[in-house]
Amino acid sequence: MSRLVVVSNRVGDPSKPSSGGLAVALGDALTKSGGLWFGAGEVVDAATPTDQRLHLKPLDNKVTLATLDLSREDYDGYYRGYANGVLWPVFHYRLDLAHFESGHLDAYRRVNRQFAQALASLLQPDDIIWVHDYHLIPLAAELRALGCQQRIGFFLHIPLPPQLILAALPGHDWLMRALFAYDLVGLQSEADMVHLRRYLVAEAHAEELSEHSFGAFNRMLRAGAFPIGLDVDSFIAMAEAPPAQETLATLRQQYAQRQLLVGIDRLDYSKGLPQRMKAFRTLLERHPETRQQATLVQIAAPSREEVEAYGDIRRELESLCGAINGDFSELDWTPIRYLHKPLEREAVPGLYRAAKVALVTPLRDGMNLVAKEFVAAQDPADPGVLVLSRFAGAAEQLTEALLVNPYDTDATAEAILHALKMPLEERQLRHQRMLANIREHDVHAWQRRFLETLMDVSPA
Ligand SMILES: O=P(O)(O)OC[C@H]1O[C@H](O[C@H]2O[C@H](CO)[C@@H](O)[C@H](O)[C@H]2O)[C@H](O)[C@@H](O)[C@@H]1O
Ligand SMILES: O=c1ccn([C@@H]2O[C@H](COP(=O)(O)OP(=O)(O)O)[C@@H](O)[C@H]2O)c(=O)[nH]1
Repeated sequence: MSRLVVVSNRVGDPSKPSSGGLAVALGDALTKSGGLWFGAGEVVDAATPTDQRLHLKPLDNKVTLATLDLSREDYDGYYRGYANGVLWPVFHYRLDLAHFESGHLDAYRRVNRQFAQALASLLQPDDIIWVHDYHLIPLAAELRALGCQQRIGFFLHIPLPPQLILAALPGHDWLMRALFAYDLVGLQSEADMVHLRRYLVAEAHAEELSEHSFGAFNRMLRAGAFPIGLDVDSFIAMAEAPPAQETLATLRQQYAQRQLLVGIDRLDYSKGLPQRMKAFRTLLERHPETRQQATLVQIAAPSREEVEAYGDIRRELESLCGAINGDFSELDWTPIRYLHKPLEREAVPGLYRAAKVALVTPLRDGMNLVAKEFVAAQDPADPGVLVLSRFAGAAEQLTEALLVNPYDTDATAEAILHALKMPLEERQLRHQRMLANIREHDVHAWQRRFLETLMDVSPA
């Protein structure tokens, strides 16, 4: 049987709280199948010889972790400068936040080449290679240039923006052409697939060979929507384990007289946190009966703090939370408990379960696993309600959530009120349907579907 080689920028311990959804999902997926997981290692001195930068470490008996150390200059240019200073904002429709600098693009190309060189030395002829996310779009082209003929698939965890937004990215033609070195490209949602199709036909002049295959540059590209899921059983097991149960017991005791709402996000401008706070403020203003009752626990895990836009969003969020607490708090009640630190993974399900309502309101999000985790963590007999942005990839599957437009403050406030007042029967029905959906489309089904489709494609 072929070995699975997964490549992603972030690798490692999926139990680390701030890892984000990608590392969590890949950790879960790889634990079942076994294989090699390759990604970025430490930042080291530029003088460190290449042969001392690659490290191999068995994670458990089935997964080996391979990491490549990078110099400070390369890592900054590639991760902070290009991946998170250009691709992340553009792909989340935020051209206004993108800082284009040619040096960063050079570092992005250099690091992708270094990754390819180090990875090529570890590959076996019948490996199946699965590359993840925007940090590594040109990796297959670099591997092909080194003569690698293995099947290579690519999965984009973030949204793919509409044609004209993508076309505003300097060098978009080079970047998108690099996708043709893959045998299969996976996206999170059908909406992303519509954008890809339109881009390929209009900008790359690709021939649409079928709904999911495109011809251009003398190659054929297959692409499709493969929405990522959870390891539902292990998440439920984590919800029942002592750390989550202890968190649940503490929160239940503390909030016995209140209605708890929860938000758990990386502190990222794509997550719509200021808009969420404005909607919560509107709720308190317009519906005084919610005062002294509704309490929002907002975890905002520090993320990519070396990127300027992340500092700005922190200041904006903290000013909004401070003003709401200043205006509405009473001696015995504070409306928002804002935590600027990650919550350890084992405690996360306890917080979800203690909450009556989850606010998952990104302005744009590839998937958003928090939405799915909240559903998985609920007690089916008395489940909480999910208020979900229609602009999260997860909204294509979780149609029984209360779907909102996060830019519409008033409507979001009304949806929160609806969630707080929803009768038990309606909560149960909505939860039942969403749980069935996330069970059917779990992380294992995601991995299976993607890899089976990749195996069906004739290799390069
Ligand atoms: O690695 P970081 O820079 O700390 O960021 C964490 C991850 O954020 C992004 O996650 C995306 O993938 C999730 C799983 O598919 C998805 O649910 C979410 O909507 C995406 O934003 C990023 O794409 C990852 O590469 C990062 O590791
Ligand atoms: O303080 C935190 C914040 C987030 N997470 C986890 O990080 C992941 C976030 O993934 P999501 O897809 O929602 O968004 P991303 O951060 O990847 O954009 C989820 O598994 C969360 O439970 C966590 O464990 N602790």
